[in-house]
Parts: sequence; C-alpha cells; structure tokens
Amino acid sequence: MSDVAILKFGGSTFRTHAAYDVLAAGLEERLDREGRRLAVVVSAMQGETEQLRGRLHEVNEHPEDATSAGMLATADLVSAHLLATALHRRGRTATVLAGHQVGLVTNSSFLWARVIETDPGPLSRTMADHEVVVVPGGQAVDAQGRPTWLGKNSSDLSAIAVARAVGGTACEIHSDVDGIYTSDPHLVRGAHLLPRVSYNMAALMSLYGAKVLHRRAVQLALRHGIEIVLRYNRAPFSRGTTISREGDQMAAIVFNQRSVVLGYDSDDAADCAHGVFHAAGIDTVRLTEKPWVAVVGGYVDLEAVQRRQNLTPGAYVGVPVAEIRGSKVTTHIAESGEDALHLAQRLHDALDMPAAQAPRPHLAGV
Ligand SMILES: Nc1ncnc2c1ncn2[C@@H]1O[C@H](COP(=O)(O)OP(=O)(O)O)[C@@H](O)[C@H]1O
Ligand SMILES: N[C@@H](CC(=O)OP(=O)(O)O)C(=O)O
Repeated sequence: MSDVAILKFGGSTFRTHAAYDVLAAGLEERLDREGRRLAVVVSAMQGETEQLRGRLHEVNEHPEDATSAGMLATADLVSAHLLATALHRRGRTATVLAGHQVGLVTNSSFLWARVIETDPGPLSRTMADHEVVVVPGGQAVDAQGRPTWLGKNSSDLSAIAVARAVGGTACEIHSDVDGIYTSDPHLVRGAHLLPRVSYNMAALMSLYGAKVLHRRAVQLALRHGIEIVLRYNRAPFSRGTTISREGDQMAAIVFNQRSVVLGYDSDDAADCAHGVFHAAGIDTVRLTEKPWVAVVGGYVDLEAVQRRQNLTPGAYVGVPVAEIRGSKVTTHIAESGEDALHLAQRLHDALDMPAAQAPRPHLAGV
C-alpha cells in the first residue's frame, strides 16, 4: 500500500479538546493536497494515561498487570475516537482500529508487551474504504486476545509497527518539538536541533532516557528500513530530524529526571537484576563502573517488580545523566532529579570543549 502516509501524533498534541479539530483541519489539508490515505497513530490526551493510573492505584495499590494494561490503554482509545469524530464533522471518512482489531499480537507481558506477530490484513482492508484510519498507540492483544500494553510512551512503537504492516517506507512522528536536540530543549539552555541522526544514535539516546522517541520503535524501524521523520505537531508541521542509516557525528547530554540508578552488593547481583528487568521488558542499563543498574524513564513499580521477581531490592544511588560523544557514553550520577537538571546544563555547556577540559565524570557516592 504505497499510497498511505503513516503519521503519529503524541499526547503533547492534545492538550485540549479543541486540538482534535485543529489536527483534523491539518489532516484534511494534507488529504486534499496529496491524495494519499492516512494511517494516523495517536496517543492519549496529555496526562490522561497517568490520571487513569492514579485512579487505579486509589482502588488497589498493586493492581495486576493485565488490569493495568486494560485500563491504561483506554486513554489512547478515547483520543483516537475524538480524532475520528473531528474528521467526520468535516465530512471525511475515518474509522478507528483498536488494539484488538489492528492485527498486532504480542507476548503476555501485559505492561511491557513485545510484538510477536503482525497481520497486515485488518489495516489494508480498512484503508481500502476510509481516507483516514486512526490507531490508538500502545494497544495490542496477546495470543489469547487479552489486551496488552506496549509500555509507557509506546505510541511511537505502534506507529512503526503500523508502517511495517502497510508496507510504508517512512513514518512521520509529530511532537511538541520538531526533532531530536543535543539535550531536552525544554530543560537545557542552548540545546540545538540535530537534522540527521542515525538509527544507532537515536536508539542510544532513547536508551538513556531521551523521551522524544521510543527505543524499540527505532530498533523496529532499523530492522525494516523505515525512515523516521520527526516533525512539529502544528501546521505547517515543520520537519526537524530525519533518522536513517546515515547520521552526523554528534554529541548530546541525555537524561530523564524519573530515571534512577540502583546499587547492589556485587557485580553478580547487579548483572542478575539487569537480566531480570530486561526479561520483564523494562529498559535498564548496566553501568559497569560499579555494581549499578540504571532503570530508565520511570513509571515502573519497582517495589512490585522486585517483590514479584524475588529480587533483592537495589539501593537508590541517584539519577543518571548520560554524556554521549559519538558511540562513547559516560554516565554521570546526580543526587536527585533537580540536581540532574543542573548537571545536564553544566555538561551541555561544556559539550563543545575538548574532552580534556570538560568536567570529569561525576559518580555519586564515589
Ligand atoms: N534530546 C531531546 N530532543 C528533543 N526532545 C527531547 C529530548 N530529550 C527529551 N525530550 C523531550 O521529549 C518531549 C517529547 O516527547 P513526549 O513528551 O513523549 O511527546 P509526545 O507527547 O508528543 O509524544 C519534548 O517535549 C522534550 O521535552
Ligand atoms: N498512553 C501513552 C501514550 C504515549 O505513548 O504517549 P506519548 O506519545 O505522548 O509519549 C502513554 O502515556 O504512555
């Protein structure tokens, strides 16, 4: 289906209900201009997924993963229907393909599910008689048809999976930034746009917590040769970064104030914890300087995971801030999320300095 454009709009696009009509107008303009059909993956309205998580935890502090998956994924479904109805109001043909309809089958790791099978049939049949097919991000089902969630911020991954299913060679990801910057442009002064980034570098940045793109989405795009184009989420949807096999040499400071480093008594214990988190689908980095593991991006009920997996709980060490120069990564540790911000700013200010003059690695507790 080469006449389909695949677009993803993140939660930052939907801050109000009026935003759905604004986006519908933008999509309409594109339909008229290009004549191509659109597969549009949308995220929940900003903050809605976490609101649902809060409601769930009010009723049960430790809900079962299958329940959380079923509940959290509904936020994106609501968003998909709001966009479809905004398009209908403009007289366009649009429909929603939810997780149980879209053809993505995952394993039964309900909250961090991995796609094991993609059936292109539902999308191609539905695209044949609709101008726009809207897909809620993050939703899928396991082999028994039970709802699964691809994880926090996983709409990017859904978008690449949709691109793959429709045979697309590019996927356009829209957000409140027009691309990947040398650090989070909302938090670090002087961060600048990187126009061409390689898959490997984008994956490395998201592994260390750059929220702009989901790590597994980048890996899936690399595997299937799908170019990722990052764009701003308001008309004229300016294009900032292209991710493909080629990218410029670059340096960046990556952090997420929700990430934590956990410390263990021995390297073996740290290796074991890393393996267990990894098997559960949770993004972690084994920091080799010490028996430490960085759990990246937050939104993990660490207490519950450690208890269920029979893991000795790791001790809080701090918040990781990664300095990436080419393929070399130095992880600095800040004492808190607030400190991580200051450390990131200092490291970013020093990015253009020769390595010898740059600040030495800062390891908390060392
Ligand atoms: N290196 C980076 N480049 C660009 N944005 C970044 C980077 N690191 C973190 N971000 C953050 O990622 C955010 C976009 O991701 P996200 O909040 O998930 O958006 P969306 O809701 O549109 O998917 C930006 O608002 C920005 O603050
Ligand atoms: N419901 C998802 C939506 C998502 O992927 O968000 P975004 O595209 O805004 O990162 C979440 O909050 O995790």
